This record gives sequence, structure tokens and C-alpha cells, in this order.
Amino acid sequence: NDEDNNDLTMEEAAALLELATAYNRDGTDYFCSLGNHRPHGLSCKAPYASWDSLTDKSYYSRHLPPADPQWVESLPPMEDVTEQLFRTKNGQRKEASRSTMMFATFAQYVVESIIATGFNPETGTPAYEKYEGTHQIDLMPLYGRTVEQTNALRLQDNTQGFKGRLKSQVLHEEEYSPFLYDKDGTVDPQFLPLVEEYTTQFPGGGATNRRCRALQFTDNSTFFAMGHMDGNLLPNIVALNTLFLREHNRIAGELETLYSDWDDERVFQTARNINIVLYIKLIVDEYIQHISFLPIYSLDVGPWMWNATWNKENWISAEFSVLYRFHAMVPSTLHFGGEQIPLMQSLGRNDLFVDGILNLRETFEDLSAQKAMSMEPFNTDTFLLPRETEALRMSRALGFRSYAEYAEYWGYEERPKTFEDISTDPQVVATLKELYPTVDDVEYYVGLIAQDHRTNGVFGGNLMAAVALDAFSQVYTNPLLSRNLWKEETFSGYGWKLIHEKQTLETLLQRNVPDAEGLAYIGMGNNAPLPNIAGGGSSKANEDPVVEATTLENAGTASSASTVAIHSLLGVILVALSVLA
Ligand code: HEM
Repeated sequence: NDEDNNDLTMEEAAALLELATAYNRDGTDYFCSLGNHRPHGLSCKAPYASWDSLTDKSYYSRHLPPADPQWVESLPPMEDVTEQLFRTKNGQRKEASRSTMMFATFAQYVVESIIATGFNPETGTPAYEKYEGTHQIDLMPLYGRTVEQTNALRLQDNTQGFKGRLKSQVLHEEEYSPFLYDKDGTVDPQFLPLVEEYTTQFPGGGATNRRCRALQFTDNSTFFAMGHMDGNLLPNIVALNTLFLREHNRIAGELETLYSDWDDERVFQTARNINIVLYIKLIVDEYIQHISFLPIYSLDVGPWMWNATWNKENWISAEFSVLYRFHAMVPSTLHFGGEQIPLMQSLGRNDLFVDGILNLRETFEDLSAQKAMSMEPFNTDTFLLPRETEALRMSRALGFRSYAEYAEYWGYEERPKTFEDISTDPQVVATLKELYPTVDDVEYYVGLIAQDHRTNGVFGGNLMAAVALDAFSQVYTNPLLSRNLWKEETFSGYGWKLIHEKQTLETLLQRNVPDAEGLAYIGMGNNAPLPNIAGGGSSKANEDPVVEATTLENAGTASSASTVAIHSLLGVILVALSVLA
């Protein structure tokens, strides 16, 4: 294109779209093909194959068989690893190069949707080998895990104006989930299924109350009735869940008007189908795209993924559950409603919504304005250090093999042969050498965190690849995206159109807050530069709104977009090529 000519021809736009689509698919295929496809050879039930262990999905699956127990025994004390490798030096913490708290919040919400390590009520300790979730990306914090829980959360009213809705309450003229507890401090009987594992010793026991239990909440009076008790942990998680609650009820309103002969059940189920796909779209288009920093990822459903060799029924792996512990990214102080609240004092603070100090719009604006911390060694807030120890405890309890063995298994990067192959930071290398006799002894989780980030990467390369592997292969195997269900009938005409439109956190927020006028930036990235790319490339990803907004779906209509933005897309495709090469 001539420098002065800002328009693309339709043919050029179509060619670009075709190219971008090809890289979107190739990139997804590439990451999904790292390691072995499901079903994995073993689950966490037994170190050998048995019919039970290969069919009982109440256990985590696992990518690699357990390590030699003697090697696990020989590892340094977990507390030493936490102290030496995760604790900050002089309290100094490093900000993430380009992620906001919106990213960390979304990641945590994904965790609550799909990761649920079991719990042994007799010992009051985690049952690391067990899994208590649904193995599906299904908005568990909103809809619950079981039919009984979903029904407890539903209004189940066939009256026009109420059909298909989730229960909610209005606080300060905005919609929120209802309270879980009565004024006398007991669980509202209608919500008992949400705390089904309730015992006096471990209130709200079970995997979905793991965080609240570990932190020993004493005041639950403003807890909301959500599909996942732990959703009450922090205002940011409550905010994200509230957004999907409002979107569900908004969609239900549209459906009951358009399809007046539908009953409550049909409206609810269709709204749920639509809402889950909207959530999946955000995961790919906004969240995975942020991690990859290549604006080529966009939910793309069709034969290419239905026929892919990796398209196999989902079964969450224990390794995935451990690598998803992004606790280092959580800042020591959270910014809410113009106040800086120390992390510990932010916990369970639903009173901020109840008292009208925070509303949904402000919370999203705050989360998008605050930087997350960098996911790297010496960078975890003191309060969250026990979470790092817990990651090591789970890894060892399940006999995870060394980081080097996993690196070889993924095949994304070469197996490290020296400590310096993991990190170029002398302090990290020195600490690893103090803790582990050889590079082959570095533990799974430790290596993932210690590995150098790529330029502007959110994580080290292997963590990025391992997240992408499981995340993509879990997203694209969702039943709602399957060949037999991906049609208008599943979502209604209204829903089919909605899920084919561009969707972002911002668009969802805009239609679910009373006044979206002048909304500040809403997103997971900050203004950090993308790498300079030969042949194009924007130096400021988010300063160029077209680049931020460009996806495969709208690339074809980008004829009026600036040449710079299109060159940027081509530039990142070149980066994609180099990543995939
Ligand atoms: C914002 C502050 C956070 C607090 C106070 C917190 C606290 C906790 C607690 C108490 C647990 C249960 C005990 C344990 O397994 O260690 C836990 C588990 C976990 N957290 Fe966090 N967390 C926070 C943020 C995050 C973030 C940002 C992520 C990642 C995206 C994350 C990922 C996980 C995962 C994967 C587990 C294990 C869940 C399971 O195995 O069932 N957390 N967290």
C-alpha cells in the first residue's frame, strides 16, 4: 500500500482475513499439539492404568506419570524454596510489563470456573488427587456445579418479566446476587444446596470453599449466593460474576420478549448457553490474546477444530491446576473506589458494594487502571507466600516430575541443560543452585516461575505454552461449540447473532451498567509496547485502538482502518510465524 493511502481494497482485506484466520488456526493447532493428546495415560488415582483410574473423573488426569518417590523425598524443604525463591527482596516488587489487575482477575475467575481440588472432610485437608469440578468451562461461579445448585440460584418463575432469570437483588439501583446468609447469620435455607458439604467444622466445605476456608473468614454476613462460595473472596471476583449475572438476566429478558411462547426453563437454558459462549469468546479474544500478545486469536468454530486430532473430551490435569496459581501477580494493595486497600483488608469486602462505596463500573475501571505484578521469582506478596508453598506441596504429593522433564514433554523449548538455560538473572540462578543439586532437580512449578519471560511476555515461554495447551484444548472441546450444537437452534436467532458479534469486557459492561457514558479504558493490557517488528508493528499496542480492537472477525470490515493497524496485524503474524517456526 502507498503510505498515503489509508484504505484497503476489499480484496486486500479478504486476503488479510484469510491469512489471519490461517494463523489463528495454525497457532491453536500448534499449542494443542504440545505434549500428548487426551486421554492421558494415567489419572491421579493410581500410578498404573486401571479401568477405574481411566474412567473416574472425580480424579485429576495427569500429563506425566509420577516421579521416583526417592527423588521427591530428596527435594529441599518446601519452606526454604518459598523463602528463598518467592519471598521479595527488601519488600520490593516488580510490576507486570503489560498486564492489569483486570487480567489477574479474569485469570482467577477462570480458575474458579474450572479448577477445584478435592477436599477430605475427615482430615480437613485437600485431597490433591481429587477433582470436584465439572471439567467444563461453564461459568461455575455463576451457575453452580450441580443441578440442585443451579436450581437454588434460579428464580424459576414463569411470569412474563421474570422468566429464565437468576435470583438477584437491587442495591443502590444496581443488580447483584442475593445474600447467602440470613440476618441471623445462618445460611438462607433456599441456598442450602450451595453449601451442600456444609459441616460445622468446615462451613461451606468442599472444593469451592477452599480459599475462604483456608483464610478462615469469620464474617460472612455480606456473602452473596453464588455458584462458587469462593467467588466472595474479593470484590474483583464478585464484580466479574455480577457482570455475567446481569448479562444472563438481560439476555433472558430479550429472549422472553422475542419468544413469548417459551417457558421459564427454555428461556433460562438458552440464556445460559449464550452466556457461556460469550464467556468463552472473552477467554479467547481477550484473555488468551493478551497472554500471547498476538492479535490473531479469536474464537473460530468449525470443521478445522471439530476434526482436529487434539479435539478430545476434556479432563482437567493436576499439572494445569498447579501452574494456574498466579499468586505472584496479585498486588499488595488493591485500588478500589479511590482508596488503596491492603490485600488482606480487601478480602470478603462485599460491604463496599452493599454500602454503595463501589459500583460495577468503578470496579472495572479500577481493575483496568491498576497494574498487576509480574509473575516471577522474588515477587509474591508476603500474605500469599503460603499459597506458593501449597503449590509445591501439591506438586510433591502427586509426584510431579522435574521441570526439565516437563519441558522435554511439551517440546515447546529445548530441555534446559544448565541453570542458565532457565534464567539469565544471576540472582535466580544462584538461588536455584543453592536449592537444587543439578538443573534436572529443579521442580516443575519452580522452573515455570523461574524461567525468563520473553520480551513483554506475561510469563516464561513454557508457562505460556502450557497455559495455551490446556486452555485452548479445553475451550474448543466445550460441548456448546461441538459440531452438533453449533447452530442457531441451540442459541436462538437472537443469541446466534450476539455470539457472532465482537464481544469484549467493555461491550458487556456497557450494556450492563446504568450509565456507561465516558467509560474509562476497560481491559487486561496496559500501555506497554509490543516488540518492534520488521515490516510494521505498532510500538504501543493499546495506544492504537484499532490494533487493540482488530480481530479476525472484524478484520474483513477494516477497509477504513489505518494502514498502520493493518501493518501491525501483518507484523504480528510475522511474529507468529517466528514463534511457530
Ligand atoms: C487475589 C488474591 C488471592 C487470594 C487471597 C488467594 C487465595 C487462595 C487460597 C486461600 C487458596 C486455597 C489454598 C491453596 O490452595 O493455596 C487458593 C488457591 C488457588 N488460587 Fe488463589 N488467591 C488469590 C488470587 C489468585 C489468582 C490471581 C490466581 C490465578 C489466576 C489464583 C489461583 C489459584 C489456584 C489455581 C488455586 C488452587 C485451587 C484448587 O486447587 O482448587 N489465585 N488461592
